[in-house]
This record gives sequence, structure tokens and C-alpha cells, in this order.
Amino acid sequence: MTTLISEHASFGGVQRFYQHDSSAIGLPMRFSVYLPPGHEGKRLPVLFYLAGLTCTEETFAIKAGAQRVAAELGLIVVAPDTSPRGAGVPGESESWDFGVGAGFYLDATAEPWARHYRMASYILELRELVLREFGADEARCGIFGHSMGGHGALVLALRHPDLFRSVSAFAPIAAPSRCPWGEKAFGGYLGTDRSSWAAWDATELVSQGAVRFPAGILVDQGLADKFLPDQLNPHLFEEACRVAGQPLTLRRHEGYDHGYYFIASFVEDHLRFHAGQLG
Ligand SMILES: N[C@@H](CCC(=O)N[C@@H](CSC=O)C(=O)NCC(=O)O)C(=O)O
Repeated sequence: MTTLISEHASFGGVQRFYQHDSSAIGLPMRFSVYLPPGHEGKRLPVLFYLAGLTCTEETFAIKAGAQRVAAELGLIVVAPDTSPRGAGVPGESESWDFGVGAGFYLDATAEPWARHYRMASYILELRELVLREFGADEARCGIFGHSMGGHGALVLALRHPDLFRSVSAFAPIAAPSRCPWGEKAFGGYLGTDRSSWAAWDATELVSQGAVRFPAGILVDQGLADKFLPDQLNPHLFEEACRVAGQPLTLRRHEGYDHGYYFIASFVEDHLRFHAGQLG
């Protein structure tokens, strides 16, 4: 059952927060959904936004300021939580970059994470729920996100180009197999055999060669982002796209940091990018 927690009128539409029992996660999960004005009875395009480390289903709705443009463009925008909550895995709340708030949008295979930490399957389950319960258009789903979630969006789109027709990211952790955040997460969730990591690494997926998004991928990156030098590595994703022939627009912005002031500055561009591709 999908239970409405709260709703707030916004730019002629409504910002809602829900809880439901997830079969992929095996626990209750929360998500937010923005429904633009006039959504009733229409098959509208839908965008899934995946947030970063320490965030929740509320972060994007509160901080990004996307509702005005989503209302104008007639876009449904859905944002899930960033991990299971209440899984009871020992140590899951001990660090901010692994465990609670840090599910990395993959399906864990290593114990003790494999039972509940299945965020990739969860996003696909949530997509089905949104198509069913909010009447979104199955053929017009896009995905974007920030940092951990920017990478999650890239990976989910690259793994399922049949399900997500457009993809973009803000400051994604672009090559997680080659940075401390990713090595910690992949080592914990997938185990120490690095050969299993490539299937969850956007740069590795692009390097396999198939052009999955011929109309292009959009990435924005702030140049004053404190995580850029050690964690994000957009140049590795850029090079993989160049070699594979995958069209990419990577915009580098002087002075912008990693936070939501950066995201709010460019979120309109991302919504228009997706609306243009989804039609
Ligand atoms: N606690 C950390 C900072 C955590 C942080 O910056 N989280 C980012 C995402 S980082 C990659 O996924 C975020 O979006 N935070 C929410 C916000 O409102 O900015 C530290 O101490 O550095």
C-alpha cells in the first residue's frame, strides 16, 4: 500500500511525500513526487532524481527549486530515499559514506548487505509504481541525480536504456572503481573481487562501447567542488565517452561547489534537457 504522508500545493501542482512497502528492499521506503498542474487523467513524462550521500527523499524537493519549471513543462518528478532505513545491519549508521544514506543505487551481493541494500532493483520497482499509481508515460521516463545519485542515474540509464530515455547528472562520482568513496562502497556491497564492480561503474559501462544515448548525456560540474580532485573524476567518464563515441555535454562551471546552490543554479537546464528528449 502507498500511504500519503504529506502534500503541499506548489506552482499550481502538488508536492507529495509517500511511504510504501518495497518488495525489492523488504522494508518500508519513502519517496517524494511532484505532480504538475493538470496532471489528472494525463500520461505525463516522469523524471527520477537520485540524491547523494546523507540525503533523503526530501532533499531535492526542499533545496533544488525544481517545481516551478516542472510545472511549466508538465513533468512529474520523483525522488526516492538514498538507502534502506531500519535494515538492522551491524554498523550501518557508523559512517556517512557507507550504509544508511549511502546505498549507491546498486544491488549488494556481499553479506550482510545483500538482503536489504538493493537500491538498483528498488528504483525499477519505484518506476513501476509511479507508472501504475500516477499515470506516468512508460515511454517517457528520464533519470538524473547528484554525486552518488548522479552516478546512480548514469548507471541505471546505461544498464536500462530501454526504461530510461534520457539521463543527466550533477557532479557525479563518475568512476567509482577509482575513488575512495566508490572503493569503500563497492568493496563493502559487492566484495573485494573487482571484476564484479564494472557492471556498476558508469565509466566502465561506457567503455564497453555501445552508444546507448545517441542524443547525448548532460553532466554539470562545479570547479570549486571540494570533492572534485579526489572523488568525482569527470575527466575519466569524458574520456570513456569520447573513445566509445557516446555524445556527452560536460559543462564545467567556475566558482560552483558541490552543494544545492550549484544544483539549484542549473536544475532548470536539466529539466529542459529531459523535456526536450522525452517530448
Ligand atoms: N557530511 C559530509 C558531506 C555530505 C555531502 O556533501 N553530501 C552531499 C552529497 S555527496 C555525494 O553523494 C549532499 O548532497 N548533501 C546534502 C546537502 O544538502 O548539501 C561532509 O562532512 O563532508
